[in-house]
Amino acid sequence: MTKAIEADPTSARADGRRGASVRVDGVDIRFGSFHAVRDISLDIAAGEFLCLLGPSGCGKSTLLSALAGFVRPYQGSLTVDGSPVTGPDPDLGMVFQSSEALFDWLTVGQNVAFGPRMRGRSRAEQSALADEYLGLVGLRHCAGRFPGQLSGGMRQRVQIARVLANQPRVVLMDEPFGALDAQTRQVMQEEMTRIRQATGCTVVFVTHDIDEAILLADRVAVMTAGPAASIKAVYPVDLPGPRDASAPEAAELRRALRQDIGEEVRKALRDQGLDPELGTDLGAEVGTGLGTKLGADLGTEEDR
Ligand SMILES: Nc1ncnc2c1ncn2[C@@H]1O[C@H](COP(=O)(O)OP(=O)(O)OP(=O)(O)O)[C@@H](O)[C@H]1O
Repeated sequence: MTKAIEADPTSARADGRRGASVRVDGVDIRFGSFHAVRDISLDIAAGEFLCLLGPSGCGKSTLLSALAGFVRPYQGSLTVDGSPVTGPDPDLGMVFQSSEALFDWLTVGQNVAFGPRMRGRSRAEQSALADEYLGLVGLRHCAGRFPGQLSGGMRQRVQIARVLANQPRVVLMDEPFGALDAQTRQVMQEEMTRIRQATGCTVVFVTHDIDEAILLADRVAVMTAGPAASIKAVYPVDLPGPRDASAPEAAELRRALRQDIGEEVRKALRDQGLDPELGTDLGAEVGTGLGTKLGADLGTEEDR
């Protein structure tokens, strides 16, 4: 059951910074002879929150990695405020599903101050930034602890604070709450809305969870099954806050997303020579991960 999110009344881009616009134009990505994504074009406005949904293995992370400058497109262009993405850049912050990216031998405060330190900021600035962003994720009191002394949800918050301390204009999030238990995930979703509003960053957020996309996104882009995955549809999420993905106003969008994803999961299953009916209630057990969380989201035939 999804809980409503309370919008932060003091939101309005508190630190005065703005996100950057992102343009994905005719992007093709290949790994050797494998064609991962094909002809993807997306215009993401400055400060927008775009969720990428799609069957497991379709290429969501690949597209995100290209946006982060980790993967170079075979064809097409990626630009941020009109400048081409040529490699990793502190303006493009990446949050991964696993918080293993944290440095276990550094304290939480040192982890968050790491980016500013690498960029030559003074000790006072490092500490002010760590304090500010740990405060934003509600972990100022944990600055002196080590990551191993925190829960999974707290570590994920530290990861978010560490990315935000670089003051990126675009935050790329690859299933950041996917490894968390349902309750922590819900809290993190609420936090995310507040953090996004406080920073004004543009966010591109990969998820398997339709309800999560409805709760968080300004728009949801659905990808087709791979290989050579493309964009199947883009939906605006025109719902008032506080949002509740199970509310009647969200029903039509939820149904459309489930139908789109269902079609793509079943197509992927067929392409693998598996029974497409597995994509209904057995999706969660599909060994290839085609269903995973989507399997649960797809529900039964009666739901559709
Ligand atoms: N470095 C690589 N070399 C070869 N193939 C790759 C590489 N990275 C990804 N792929 C392939 O590209 C396709 C897309 O992978 P990707 O991880 O982007 O999918 P995804 O939609 O993010 O999956 P999931 O939802 O399961 O995380 C997959 O078939 C994957 O095996």
